[in-house]
Amino acid sequence: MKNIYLVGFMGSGKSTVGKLLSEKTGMEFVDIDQLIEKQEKRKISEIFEKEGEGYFRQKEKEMLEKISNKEGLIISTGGGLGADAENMKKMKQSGIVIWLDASIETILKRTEGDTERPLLKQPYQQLKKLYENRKKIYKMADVHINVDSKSPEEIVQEIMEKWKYIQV
Ligand SMILES: Nc1ncnc2c1ncn2[C@@H]1O[C@H](COP(=O)(O)OP(=O)(O)OP(=O)(O)O)[C@@H](O)[C@H]1O
Ligand SMILES: O=C(O)C1=C[C@@H](O)[C@@H](O)[C@H](O)C1
Ligand SMILES: [Mg+2]
Repeated sequence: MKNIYLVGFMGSGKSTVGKLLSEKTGMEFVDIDQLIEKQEKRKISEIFEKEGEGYFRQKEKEMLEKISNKEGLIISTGGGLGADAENMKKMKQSGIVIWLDASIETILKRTEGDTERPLLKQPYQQLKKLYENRKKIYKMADVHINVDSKSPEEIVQEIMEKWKYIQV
């Protein structure tokens, strides 16, 4: 069975939906952010602070390389991983990529008060630009789900409906 990759902007619900989808399907769940934190024995915020973003992006690529050699996993990615064309190609080759598409308003609401995501610290206009640029790559996903005003349960339901039509 192919892997299922969840991509989308920070706060779109990849980790939340991934866990729930795993419970419903019985497929094993992994979260690339968590795997990197475990490997590095420190939080992503600390990795960004001490090593810089470039180092983290390299760790993401290495982790994706390892994971893409496995099968039948539900994989929640970090917000930036799915916005890289090379990563997108690797994911599409080794599985089905599902884009959780949330509006910037939804993103801001869900991440309000967050201190763990370093890229949320930038001014709104810059964040919006990042959001618009990333969408160009997220759009290459195999499946598109609009997640605004939907509960995690409804989103999982919708994924499982579309599941019938995708080659898993
Ligand atoms: N469908 C939803 N409706 C309401 N709140 C949600 C929904 N999905 C996720 N959330 C909440 O939004 C926040 C961000 O969700 P989550 O951590 O799953 O996002 P993410 O896409 O994994 O983010 P990141 O890219 O930073 O890893 C959490 O507080 C979560 O409980
Ligand atoms: O959108 C991003 O670039 C990020 C999202 C998070 O999942 C983490 O991977 C990290 O905070 C970077
Ligand atoms: Mg996450």
